[in-house]
Amino acid sequence: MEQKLQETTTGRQMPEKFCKEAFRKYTELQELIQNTYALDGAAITEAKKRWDSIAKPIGSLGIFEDMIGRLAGIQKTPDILLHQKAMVVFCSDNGVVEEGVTQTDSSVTAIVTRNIAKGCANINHMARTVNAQVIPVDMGINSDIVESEVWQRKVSYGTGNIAKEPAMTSDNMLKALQTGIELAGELKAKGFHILGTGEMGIGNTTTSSAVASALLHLLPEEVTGRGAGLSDDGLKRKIQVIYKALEINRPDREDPFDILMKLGGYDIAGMAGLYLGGMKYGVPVIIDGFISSVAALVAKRICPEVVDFMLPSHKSKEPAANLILKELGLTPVIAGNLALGEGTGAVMLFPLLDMALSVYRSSTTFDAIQIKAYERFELS
Ligand SMILES: Cc1cc2ncn([C@H]3O[C@H](COP(=O)(O)O)[C@@H](O)[C@H]3O)c2cc1C
Ligand SMILES: O=C(O)c1cccnc1
Repeated sequence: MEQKLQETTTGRQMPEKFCKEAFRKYTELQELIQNTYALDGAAITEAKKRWDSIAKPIGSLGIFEDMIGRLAGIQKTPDILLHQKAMVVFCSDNGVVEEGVTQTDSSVTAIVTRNIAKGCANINHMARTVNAQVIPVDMGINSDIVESEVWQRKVSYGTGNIAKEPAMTSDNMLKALQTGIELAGELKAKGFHILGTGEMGIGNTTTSSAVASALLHLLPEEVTGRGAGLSDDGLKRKIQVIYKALEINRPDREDPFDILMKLGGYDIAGMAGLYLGGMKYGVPVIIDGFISSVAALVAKRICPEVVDFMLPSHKSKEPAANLILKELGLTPVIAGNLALGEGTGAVMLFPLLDMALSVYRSSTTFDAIQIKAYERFELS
């Protein structure tokens, strides 16, 4: 099932089949893949100068100084704005749940999505403390969600059971990816300065582990954890199901589209699209936990430079969390052993960024307080 790859105008390799009719319908995605994107180097230099003028040891806010610099590069200005924040929670069902890989059944996806709409899920409580808006998006819940607070972007009623068939058709995979890209554009137009990713989809640690196994060429047992909670027997069954999914679907391990289509979910595809859209529209996107970082890796395999437009937040409790972040080349700042999802780790980065930004914006510079530094060393 090896696919032929075709060169795009940027020299990026794209599977031949996606250069044909099916792909051409998705003009935003097509356009994105054919362009290249870069951070604004002048804005980053200006941000670094600003950090170095502040009365503190040079580089002493560590990774946060880099993050603020990166935000300047993404927003293309050293005058970074972060006050309009949104958590985009991609909600979708996964056919693989029928294999007994989860602690609860699929109905919990819709229940929690409705709670997010009502403002009473875990993510809402946390987001409220930092004034971030929570936007639940129905990407593929297997029932109708009528609450008006939920953005309707349903691709289909759930995905196929990956232990028996591909998760989705190539058309639906492309639709879900493009939906994420479009959401980044819509949210930027609504005035949001920064986005965080979240997801709600019972069974999505199984799909994420399957995608991670294929992308990283690792055995299922190396990338599979207990998700929302599984016994030892449950974990063994989950690993066997992922073996079966890889065997049945035989994804082309060099082709992120093929892996996403056969083993992923609409939540993973939507998040991958949001990262790509963040790059296209110049909006920073925060990665949440394992599921969200697997989506980030899919996006990276589609467009490597997308990583410059993402910010890591935490290292999840799932066993492959670190491996994925390493592969992305990103260092998480929160080591909380979280295993919740919904974007609950990503939202924690908002107040940390606000604090760093308050120092960055302060007028307490070396000049202002008349400190004469004999030597200015960068902390190493
Ligand atoms: C009540 C409840 C609320 C949740 N909120 C997020 N998740 C998290 O758990 C799910 C992934 O774990 P698994 O693959 O084991 O199903 C996702 O929906 C994730 O967001 C939840 C899970 C449950 C049970
Ligand atoms: O790290 C995650 O994304 C995660 C882990 C367990 C359950 N839900 C999400």
